[in-house]
Amino acid sequence: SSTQGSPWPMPQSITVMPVVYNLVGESQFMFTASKVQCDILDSAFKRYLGIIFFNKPRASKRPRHAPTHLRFRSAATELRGLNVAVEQPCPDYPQLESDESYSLTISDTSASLAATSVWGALRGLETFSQLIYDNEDGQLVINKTSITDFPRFSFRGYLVDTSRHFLSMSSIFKSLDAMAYNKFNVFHWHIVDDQSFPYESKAYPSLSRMNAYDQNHVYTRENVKAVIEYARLRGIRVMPEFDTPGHTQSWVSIPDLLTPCYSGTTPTGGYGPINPTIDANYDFLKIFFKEVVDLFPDHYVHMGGDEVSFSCWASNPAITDFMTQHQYGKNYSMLEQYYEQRLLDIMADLQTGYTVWQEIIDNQVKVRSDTVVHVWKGPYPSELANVTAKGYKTILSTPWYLNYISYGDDWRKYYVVEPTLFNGTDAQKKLVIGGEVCMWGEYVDSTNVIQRTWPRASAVGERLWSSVNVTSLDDASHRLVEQRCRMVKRGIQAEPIVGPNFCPYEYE
Ligand SMILES: CC(=O)N[C@H]1NC[C@H](CO)[C@H](O)[C@@H]1O
Repeated sequence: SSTQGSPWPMPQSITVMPVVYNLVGESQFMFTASKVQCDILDSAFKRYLGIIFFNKPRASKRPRHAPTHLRFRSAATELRGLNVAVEQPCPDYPQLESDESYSLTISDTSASLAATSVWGALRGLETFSQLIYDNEDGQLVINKTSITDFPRFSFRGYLVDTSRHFLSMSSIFKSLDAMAYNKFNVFHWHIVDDQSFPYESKAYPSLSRMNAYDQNHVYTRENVKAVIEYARLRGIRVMPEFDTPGHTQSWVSIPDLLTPCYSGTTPTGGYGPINPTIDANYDFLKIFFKEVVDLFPDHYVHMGGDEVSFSCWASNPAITDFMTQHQYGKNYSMLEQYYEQRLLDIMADLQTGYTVWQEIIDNQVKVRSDTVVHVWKGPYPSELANVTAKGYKTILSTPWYLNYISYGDDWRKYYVVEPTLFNGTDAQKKLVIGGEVCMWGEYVDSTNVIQRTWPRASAVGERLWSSVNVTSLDDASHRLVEQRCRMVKRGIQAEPIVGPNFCPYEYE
């Protein structure tokens, strides 16, 4: 079909010629690194050999029809390999500023991929693997092609929530594979929340021992390191989120950390957000987040800050005294600001960047200038204008809460979002560094996280990578069917979009 071998997301510039080359067999095909070499590139070569030459039996059991016409088979040029030239030495980890650009040329004299950094080489290898398709005879082929490519946005994220429901390690690895196939580059791990605390803290083992669902539903330090390494090899950053002061019911094993709620002068037995009036709590947070910063190599930690309910704070007599002493009156946003400033000062002392949900800015909390603000609620054009007017780097999630499901091809509404469509200067629009798909876990666990995310999230992947001019839903729909079947063939249970369509290779 016309879209065979067309890459997703659409490269910035691509020219495909009507000249087809056959690929030599797996035992002969060679990836070669002509400049910088490193473990990231070596493991990518192995991985993509497996992806390119992995052939499941085609769905149809029927014998293949002989070609309707004897194909004139010129002595087709055979593609024997791909040379990869990376300029810069491989860094240990990807970061926000990483260069992901690359150029790819497939011609009858050579096939070469050039990139400044290994991260660009990874993006180019994914594109290269997508150019390859098999013709009726099952022969792997690729067209004469030249591509120059780079991402429009540098932050292309995907959030999973392992607290509302636990996600198995294999579903996390599969999610990272699917991200790489769609050029996402930030895995936002919303690892704990009210419902459970599956993160194993060395300094405070009571947290997971008391509040993981059970001891099988825990991410040990080894598990966390395995996720970080798996992501690194695919050029994906892992940004952990420890959301406070709200969304902390599962932190209850730390004495006096949470606010005891009262009814009149009687404690109800329930707890509210972290109690900002107890100094020892900041000692805890300092030790806890030092451990986090040491374990997660990314410069940014997501500090949360969303949905802080004031009612429990307002019911607590000690907090009422604190408010009086500090002349806050009944303005609990001031108490939230007091907490956030002390927390973010701890992070600043750890030389760590931080991302916060938009309420921190909405509530006028003073934060570092390099804070990344995460817009997730309310009308987003006005919120983007408001946050970027204050000079903060900003990521957009509001229209991309894919955990909300509905009947129909909702990928289309995700696809047409334009993140820079708001009233602001060019400088403000440049502060929108990208966006993030959210897959919250209230109704999601290992059984459905893949199907519910893909290929709907692929629509966001193209919006965040491709040129602003790539907007045709009709063109995208054909290519998305192919991208979805590509994922199915690679073992990702991506659900179908409305037909008529089918995948040459069924999942099972
Ligand atoms: C920032 C944010 O989104 N906070 C909460 N909002 C609703 C979500 C489900 O759609 C989750 O419950 C999430 O914890």
